[in-house]
Amino acid sequence: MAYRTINPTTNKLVKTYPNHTDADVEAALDAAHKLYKSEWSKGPIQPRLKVLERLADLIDARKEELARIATVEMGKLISDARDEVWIIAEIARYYARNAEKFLAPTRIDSQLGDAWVEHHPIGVLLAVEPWNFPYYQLMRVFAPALAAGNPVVAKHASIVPHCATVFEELVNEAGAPKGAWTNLFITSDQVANIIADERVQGAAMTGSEGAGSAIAAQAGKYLKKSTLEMGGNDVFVVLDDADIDKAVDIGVFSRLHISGQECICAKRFVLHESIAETFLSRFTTAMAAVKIGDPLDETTRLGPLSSADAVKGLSGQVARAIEHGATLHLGGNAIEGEGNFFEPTILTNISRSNPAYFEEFFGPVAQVYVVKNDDEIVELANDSRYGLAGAVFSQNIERAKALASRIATGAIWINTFASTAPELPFGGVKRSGYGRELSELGIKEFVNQKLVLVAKS
Ligand SMILES: NC(=O)C1=CN([C@@H]2O[C@H](COP(=O)(O)OP(=O)(O)OC[C@H]3O[C@@H](n4cnc5c(N)ncnc54)[C@H](OP(=O)(O)O)[C@@H]3O)[C@@H](O)[C@H]2O)C=CC1
Ligand SMILES: CCCCCC(=O)O
Repeated sequence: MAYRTINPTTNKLVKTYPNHTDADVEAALDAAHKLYKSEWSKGPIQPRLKVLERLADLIDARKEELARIATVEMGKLISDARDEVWIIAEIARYYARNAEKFLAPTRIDSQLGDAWVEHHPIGVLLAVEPWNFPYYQLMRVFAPALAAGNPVVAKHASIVPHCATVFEELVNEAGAPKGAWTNLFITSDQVANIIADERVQGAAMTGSEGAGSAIAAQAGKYLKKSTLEMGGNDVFVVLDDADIDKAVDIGVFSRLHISGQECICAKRFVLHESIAETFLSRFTTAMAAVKIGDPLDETTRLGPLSSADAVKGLSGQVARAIEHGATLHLGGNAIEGEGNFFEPTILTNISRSNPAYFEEFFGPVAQVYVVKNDDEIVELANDSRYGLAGAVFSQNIERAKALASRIATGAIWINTFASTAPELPFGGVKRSGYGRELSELGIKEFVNQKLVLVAKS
């Protein structure tokens, strides 16, 4: 796989990056493993946390530059790119200020004696990450790993090599020692070999089911712990007592965020029958009105998809959905001309026999379903191979909370869109993956939670 920057707004090649060789991989693993065996990883946490604080400051200082690099490389709106740069600094600071507390020994009341759980690093980790949040996906792994003392070798998506390169530069400038984070432009086969390597103790992956399955299978074969965050087909539930205008505004924002290339954005709009017509009418008007164009233009609301292949794939998905009986309520086409643009699209009348019913549309394509009651909402929401997140809109909070507990996902957001924050666990169930990133849960995914017990004398 070639590592290239191709600007999605123009489809023009900006730069090609050379792949790393097997010798480069060996050097990276050697440096990472030596670091793991050193006082840096096993000793006091504070020197590691100081690196995270410095990293956050460096990120803040280069915010505009970093944001522009992401927009040019994968097409997200410049405002969204600034948000991403902001949150990766927040993640670094969050673990800098909380990791020592999270990793402190946890005492256990036991009749057998004085007992506690210690938290120790386990060794070199592999991160395999996607392009849609090209910095966030890296920091989500790096910050807790560094705090815990686990060195990381990372394979980023092949369409965001500039983001990968500048992230590693920032980490090194912040004072992280050689081996703490090593970016590798490598192939899938080299990834498999890294997972098999005795020095590697875990793998964190975000991306597609196909990649996740391949990585998890290899990790399983070599008995390495893994975490996976993959696709989602999140419901956006609008109940009969919801604030319709608020739900429309947030629904459009969520479906079109990152041009719809976000696993936790709204995908399946599940409307109570009593408000369905009103919501759909206002939603359609709002989707049709968004300004499509250059993501560097501050007034643009929908930028390009990440690649020409992404447009081709989405076009095929929409066409198949219609062939199998879906109604094309809005849009449905790639936009002719320069760049990877796709119209805001709404599909209705999607039967369970339509392949679209079970598919994630990774683009500005909303599926709309109409239901009669809360039980039908739960049945529809859970009739999915995914279980990442979802949103419920109602002015009856107790009703919304009851629905949230019944919907089988890793998260439910009530009266707002699904998002992320350093203190909130992120992850899903079923084919959306397993394990959690961020929060106290995230930093404990790749530590040895070791029991120590002193017997009663
Ligand atoms: N959960 C999330 O945040 C995201 C989920 N996705 C899901 O993935 C789908 C496709 O997006 P896409 O970017 O193609 O995702 P991929 O899963 O193809 O890419 C994610 C990462 O995995 C790598 N990869 C792919 N196949 C393998 C393999 N067999 N072994 C090791 N590494 C591999 C990719 O490398 P390379 O780039 O070189 O192929 C990339 O670094 C989307 O439709 C969406 O469902 C995508 C982005 C984010
Ligand atoms: C808001 C951050 C989300 C990152 C992972 C995803 O695409 O869902």
